[in-house]
Amino acid sequence: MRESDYIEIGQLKVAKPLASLVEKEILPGLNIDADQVWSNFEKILADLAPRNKELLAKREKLQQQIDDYHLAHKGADWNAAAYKKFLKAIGYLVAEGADFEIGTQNVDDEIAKVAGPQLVVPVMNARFALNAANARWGSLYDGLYGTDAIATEGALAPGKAYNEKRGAEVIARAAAFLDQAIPLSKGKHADASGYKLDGQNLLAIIDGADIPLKDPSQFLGTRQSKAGQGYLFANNGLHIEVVIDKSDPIGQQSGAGVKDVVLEAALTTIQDCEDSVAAVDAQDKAEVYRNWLGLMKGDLQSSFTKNGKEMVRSLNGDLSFQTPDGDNISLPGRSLMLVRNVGHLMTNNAVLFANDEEVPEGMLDAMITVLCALHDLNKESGPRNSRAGSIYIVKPKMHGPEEAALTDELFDRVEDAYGLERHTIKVGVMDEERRTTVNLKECIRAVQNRVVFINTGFLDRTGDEIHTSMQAGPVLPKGDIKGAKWLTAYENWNVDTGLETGFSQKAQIGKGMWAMPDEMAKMLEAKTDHLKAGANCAWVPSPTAAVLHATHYHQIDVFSVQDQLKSRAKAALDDILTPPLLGGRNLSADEVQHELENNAQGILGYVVRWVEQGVGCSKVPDINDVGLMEDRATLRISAQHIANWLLHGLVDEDQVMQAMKKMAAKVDEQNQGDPAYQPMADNFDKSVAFAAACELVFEGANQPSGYTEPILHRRRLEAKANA
Ligand SMILES: CC(=O)SCCNC(=O)CCNC(=O)[C@H](O)C(C)(C)COP(=O)(O)OP(=O)(O)OC[C@H]1O[C@@H](n2cnc3c(N)ncnc32)[C@H](O)[C@@H]1OP(=O)(O)O
Ligand SMILES: O=CC(=O)O
Ligand SMILES: [Mg+2]
Repeated sequence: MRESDYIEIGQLKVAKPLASLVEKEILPGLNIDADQVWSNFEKILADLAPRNKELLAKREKLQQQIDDYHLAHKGADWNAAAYKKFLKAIGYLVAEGADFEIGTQNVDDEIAKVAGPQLVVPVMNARFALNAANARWGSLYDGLYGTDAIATEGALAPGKAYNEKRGAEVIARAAAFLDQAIPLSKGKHADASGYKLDGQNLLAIIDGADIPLKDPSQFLGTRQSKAGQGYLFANNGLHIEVVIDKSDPIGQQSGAGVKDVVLEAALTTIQDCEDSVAAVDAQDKAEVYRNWLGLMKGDLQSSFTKNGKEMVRSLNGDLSFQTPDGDNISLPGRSLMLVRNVGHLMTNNAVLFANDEEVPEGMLDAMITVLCALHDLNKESGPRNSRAGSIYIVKPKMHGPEEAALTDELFDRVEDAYGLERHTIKVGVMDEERRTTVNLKECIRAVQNRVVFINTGFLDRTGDEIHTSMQAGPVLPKGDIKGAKWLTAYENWNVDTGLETGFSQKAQIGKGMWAMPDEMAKMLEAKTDHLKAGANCAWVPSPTAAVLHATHYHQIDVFSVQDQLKSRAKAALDDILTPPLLGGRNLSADEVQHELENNAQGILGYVVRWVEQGVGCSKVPDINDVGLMEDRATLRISAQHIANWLLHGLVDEDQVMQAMKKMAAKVDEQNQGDPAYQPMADNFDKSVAFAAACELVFEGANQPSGYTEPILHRRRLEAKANA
């Protein structure tokens, strides 16, 4: 950026789009002036930016020591005891202190007391971000009808017009769900010819008999809405609305006239400024912050055309029901929102400090996303994000307790800057770097009075697993890395540590993303495992996935699972520390080529949209044509994987380049319908996207912790400049 793109405020240079956003859009309505923001930020930077740098240098130093260790032990049998001793000696593994329990206060029930799906969404995309905020409630009928949760072939195939057979299957499945979540004392919901109120009780009418619920207290109230007559129930703290309309064509398909079963779905949503977002400069950052501001003020809107229709999307209001006694029940219409800031690594030219250095982007995120959230904190009427008066920030990619302590101090300082009570800002800790996993208890201690979640971000964690042990040998194929013992041990260790430090009913123990957005049948089958493993929330990629995943929390009472897990033996650190190496296993040339091409396809399919169109999260078909959610973390895995096989000679540079070129042609084909797309295959020398993808692979072993963002950011800036 040029000198003229900034305005000087004290010792800072603030890019004009950001300075204007703060002054003209964020600050009005807050009792804070721009000088308070920037002068405090200047002091925070002076005190904390040098520490940030030192900690990044420490990452590099430790990685170098680990690389040297593996090089010195090349060919030797794996010696877990010696390795652990070494990690302690270099300060990678720190000593565990005395037992403690977290002391976080003022946490909303959606986080502490009720278990449910957690949706993640790129906040830079207002249309999606609004949709996510509104995904607190979703139609089970739509979730079943519109996905492969019900067979998509044969008689039940959706087809172009409404398929009554599919509809009947949806209605039967939803009724079976009600039998499980709110069972009748006798008979089945599917056999009900109607529902009626009798005093405090909701009765189903079956064969002329009045049948109460098995547990009548599950019925809470009613409402009359545009959709029909709503009956409200609760199970495991989650709400269900059964909507009756016997005049509706869908309602007429069931005896009781059930037009829909609406579930409380995305209980919480992470509005993401990080891995699902491509924000590389002041303009982009302003866009990100503006959307978050709109969510916190409650006035964000997005206009778009869908199926030929102009639409305006805004935030839903609260829902209102009446108890049989006539009292009002108000339920949030919006998901409780957290905001994921970026980690400690990247800098951004949206603000320059000291000798025109770019500011640490995570510090800017903390300063501005909290400022935006003050609008919610100060609200005196209307829907609020946090009724408990907290601001929720998710902090990704921290390496170990010192980095967690830096976050804690940064949040202290931001609180002081804005006159907030200590620990108003809460933190969700992504357990997604190996040094955080193995020192998790000490990481939690560092943020013990503000921590509201620990989440196994297994995607970044897999990337870090490969990078940390880069020199130890070639890793297993990607699919098998998931099956290796480190991963189960890491997942269990996270739960064990959370329970040990008192998370149950105080904070979330979260599990990772379902990365196959179209494979809902598989998700319905597999994602109960997260609850059985003790997680009181798990990530989903879309509102529809949130609705379907919500059914799992009706099947399993996670808090009693957690009670049972408290007494098991803690997962083994030695297992976590065992790298997922090929060892003596030989792969055929075909297996190697298949793995290489699959990785290359994923990398190119994602990177081309990131670099040239600024799309941070995409669905990209893998080599078997399964659409995968790709973000920077999945990119990190694929790039590190090829880099690892290159380093250890399983593939050579020519072979990798050929695979990249072959897959670039395939990705071009896949994107043929996109008018904004610029093909790579006839343009290898000039395509910035192709160059970025190659750089990620060929320079992958040298990237800090194997991260993709330094290359992505640089190449995106280049593509923007070219455009
Ligand atoms: C490792 C990690 O860090 S994981 C965390 C980061 N990942 C994420 O945030 C995933 C976010 N998800 C997404 O971006 C998308 O679901 C994708 C890219 C994975 C798949 O997208 P597609 O299936 O191609 O969605 P598509 O573009 O067809 O949109 C379908 C509809 O779903 C909605 N939608 C899709 N994902 C989301 C979401 N996460 N939140 C809200 N709405 C969503 C869109 O708004 C759209 O509805 P609309 O037309 O009414 O606005
Ligand atoms: O952020 C999530 C992850 O899996 O990485
Ligand atoms: Mg991650």
